[in-house]
Amino acid sequence: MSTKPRIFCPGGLRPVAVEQLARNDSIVLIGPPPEKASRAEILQLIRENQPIHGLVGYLNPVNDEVLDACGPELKVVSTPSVGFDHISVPSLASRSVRLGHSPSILNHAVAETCVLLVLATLRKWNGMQKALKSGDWSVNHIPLGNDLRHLNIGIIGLGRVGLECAYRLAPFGCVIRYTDIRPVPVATVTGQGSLEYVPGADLLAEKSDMLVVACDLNASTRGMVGERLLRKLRGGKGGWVVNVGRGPVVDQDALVRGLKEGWVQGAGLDVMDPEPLPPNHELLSLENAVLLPHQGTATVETRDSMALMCVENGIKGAHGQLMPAEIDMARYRK
Ligand SMILES: O=CC(=O)O
Repeated sequence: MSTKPRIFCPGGLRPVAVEQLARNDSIVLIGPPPEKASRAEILQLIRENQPIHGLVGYLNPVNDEVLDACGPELKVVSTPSVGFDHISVPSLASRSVRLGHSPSILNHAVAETCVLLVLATLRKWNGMQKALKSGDWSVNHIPLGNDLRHLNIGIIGLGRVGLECAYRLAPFGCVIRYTDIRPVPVATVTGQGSLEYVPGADLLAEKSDMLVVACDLNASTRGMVGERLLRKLRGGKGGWVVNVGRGPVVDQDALVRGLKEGWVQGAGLDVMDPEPLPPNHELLSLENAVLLPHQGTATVETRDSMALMCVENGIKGAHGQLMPAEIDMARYRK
C-alpha cells in the first residue's frame, strides 16, 4: 500500500487550485461538481476511497458524518473560506484533526462589497431599478437617497475585514466608530478622522446612523443586532444596516419588521439566515433591502487566492507539516 497521503477534494474548487493539488506528492481524488451529486453520493464516494488523510475544499456542513466517512486516519480539513462556522470544530478537535482556513487574502474583496452595499442601500438601488424599468423617470417617481458624507457609521467587529471596511468608508467623509471585545490598536484611518472605540453595541447604535456588521458568528455575537439596537439608530428616525459578517448576527425577523414598519430605513445584506434564503422569503420582496447571495469574496482573483491557500493548507496538513493558516484547536478541546 502506498504511503502517500490520500486527499479528497469536493468538486467546485477553482481550477488553478485543483491543478496545484494534482502537482503535489499525494493521491488526489476529485469529487463531482456540487450541482451534479447529492451529499449522500459525495459521502459514499468518500467512504469508498478510505482512508482519506486530507479533506481539501468546500463541503457544508463538515460534521461527524463527514469525518466518519473519511475514516480514522483523517489528519486535516482545509476550507477555502475564512469562516468555519460550517465545520464542527469540537468534532475535529476530539479526533485530533487539524483545521486550515483562508483568512486575510479576502479582506479587500469583502470590504469592496461592503462599500457596494452601503452605497446601494443609501441610494435606494431597488427603487431606482424599479423606476428605471417602469420608464417613468419623472422627479416624483424617483426615490431620493441619502448622502454617505457625514454619516455616522458604527462597525461591529474591527477585525481584518472590519478594518478594511473602515479604511474604504472613511475617505467618503463619514464618521467611523466601532465596537469590539476590546479597543483595536489603530488610531486613525487614512488621515480622514479618528476611528473611535465605543464600548458595547448598544452605545455604538446610539451614536450611529448605520451599522456595518463585520464580525464573525459566535455565541456572543449571535442575535446581537436585534430590535433594541435597530431602533436606536439615527436617533430613532430609522437607520440602516449593512451585513458582510454572518447572517445570524442580525435578528432577521426583527430586521424584516423594522424594514416593513419603517423603523429601519434600509438594509444591505451579503449574508442572511438561512443560506441560501428560500426564494419565497419576505426579505426578497422588500424594496428597501439590497441583497447579495453571500458573494463578498466572489472575484476571480480572490477566489483563486483562497482556493490556493486552502490547497496549501491541505497539502501541508496531510503531510504533517506546518500549515500557513491553521486554527488553534486547543480552545475547542473538551
Ligand atoms: O464568508 C466567507 C468566508 O468565510 O470566506
